[in-house]
Amino acid sequence: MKAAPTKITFFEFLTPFVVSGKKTITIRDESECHYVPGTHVEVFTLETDIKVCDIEILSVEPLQYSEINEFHAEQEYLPLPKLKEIISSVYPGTEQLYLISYKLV
Ligand SMILES: CC(=O)Nc1ccn([C@@H]2O[C@H](CO)[C@@H](O)[C@H]2O)c(=O)n1
Repeated sequence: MKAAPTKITFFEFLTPFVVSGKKTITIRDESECHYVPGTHVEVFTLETDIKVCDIEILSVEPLQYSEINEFHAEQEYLPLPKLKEIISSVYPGTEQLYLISYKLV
């Protein structure tokens, strides 16, 4: 069995929202769905690989791209059109995504 991942990266412009507790979910593809609830994960900026905080994974659940709604946008601390734009540019053509929720530790 593979060990649970202990690192996650976010676009640098989003990390202040993670650190301040305003952003409490992230939506990723299958390659990043192996985080384990209850484990602690280190958060780094994607562009500069700087550690910003630690989070505890609360849940990981499948989510279709077409199901993404205002409720998710609120928890992402992003306007819904912006959220969908970012996701479709990072994961073009991917319908099957995963909703990862977390809290600061
Ligand atoms: C390597 C890699 O894929 N990095 C990613 C992927 C996604 N995201 C953000 O997560 C939320 C849902 O996708 C949105 O807020 C995205 O901007 C991110 O910060 N960094």
